[in-house]
Amino acid sequence: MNSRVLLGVNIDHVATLRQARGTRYPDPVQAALVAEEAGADGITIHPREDRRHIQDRDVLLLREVLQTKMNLEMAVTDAMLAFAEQVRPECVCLVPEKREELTTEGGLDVDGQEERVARACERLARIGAEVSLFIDPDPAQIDAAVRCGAPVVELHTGDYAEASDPEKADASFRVLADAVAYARKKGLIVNAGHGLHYHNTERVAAIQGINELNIGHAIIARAVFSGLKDAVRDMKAILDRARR
Ligand SMILES: CC(=O)[C@@H](O)[C@H](O)COP(=O)(O)O
Ligand SMILES: NCC(=O)COP(=O)(O)O
Repeated sequence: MNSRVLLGVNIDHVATLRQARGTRYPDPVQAALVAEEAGADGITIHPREDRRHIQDRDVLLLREVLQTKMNLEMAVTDAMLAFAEQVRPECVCLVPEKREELTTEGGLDVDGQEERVARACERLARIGAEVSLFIDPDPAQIDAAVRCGAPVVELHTGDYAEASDPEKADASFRVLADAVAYARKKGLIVNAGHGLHYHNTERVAAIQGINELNIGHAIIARAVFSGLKDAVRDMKAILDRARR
């Protein structure tokens, strides 16, 4: 376990901007290289089944050029599993996906589809990918992740990040911190992410046992004004400060 918290930069929304106009720019591949140069520990991409942002071409090119690691987020479908077998990323994060959602609304229900998720974990382990399951901070889901043989969980921080008032944020934070401790006790590597930004991340990064945070929308949004290098560096500084 690292004493510092690793930063995975999600570059989906560089592709969102490109797809909005059907242009060749901005290129998420270029964004990934800039993010790595600024200190990102890994690059996260989520080729959704509707390919609304990240395209297959992005994934294949990134596989060639990334110097850190690729964290491929994907739905648990045969088509995506076959794609992962072609790409062979260092890390795969299995996520739930709904066509009509704006972004990932909750964690994967591992408990409710254990056999299917366990089979996917096995298949991905065979290509040497480190598999993580994107789940709600819920002990029942953590237990199910252990039974599926996933070495890593990524806890969905949406409830905390999107809480409508400080009391609700505090309550969600406690649920999150308890889930981190529980998952660590079960021997899992614990990552977290979703909806984290420059004002709510330090507290999460300070939770002992967190290995990595995956952050996208806030970093890409800040990059519009500050440039991507500074946006990544500013987020890394928050993560480092949390563990001092
Ligand atoms: C799984 C997750 O939390 C994020 O990677 C994000 O939800 C991906 O989807 P979008 O980038 O389309 O929001
Ligand atoms: N897995 C979470 C992620 O990659 C980042 O999500 P967001 O910061 O774009 O909400």
